[in-house]
Amino acid sequence: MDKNSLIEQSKIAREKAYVPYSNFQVGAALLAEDGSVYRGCNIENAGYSMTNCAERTAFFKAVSEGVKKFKAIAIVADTDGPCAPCGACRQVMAEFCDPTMPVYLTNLKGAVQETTVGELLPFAFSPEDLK
Ligand SMILES: O=c1ccn([C@H]2C[C@H](O)[C@@H](CO)O2)c(=O)[nH]1
Ligand SMILES: [Zn+2]
Repeated sequence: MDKNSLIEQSKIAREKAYVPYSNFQVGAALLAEDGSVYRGCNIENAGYSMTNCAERTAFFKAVSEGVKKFKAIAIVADTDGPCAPCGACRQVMAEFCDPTMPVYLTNLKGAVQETTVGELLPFAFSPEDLK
């Protein structure tokens, strides 16, 4: 799947966002090594801190199905600039992805900023540190 198709998948994911508190919809589309795509949206909760971000929803869906190797992720929200992932999502990306893996930060206006997992979380605490 190419970059633009993955970004389109993230927009489909965003439509499913459960956001009664923030009204801020986020979508993510995670491309696995086998070509499958895991879509994720943010899921809020009346206990605000229980909220799960779109990116982590996508990762947790994939990992819970036994899929742990990934090629790219696209993230979208209705932001002015490209939508950046929060720190918790960056840490989850660092757990499962090579630092060189592409991350497409996008918005509904068509902005696309291409970065990598390593650029988003330099000097990460990673599984290597526990060896
Ligand atoms: O990386 C992020 C950052 C925030 N959100 C969601 C969480 C919450 O529902 C809303 C406002 O923070 O945006 C995400 O989905 N991904
Ligand atoms: Zn997040």
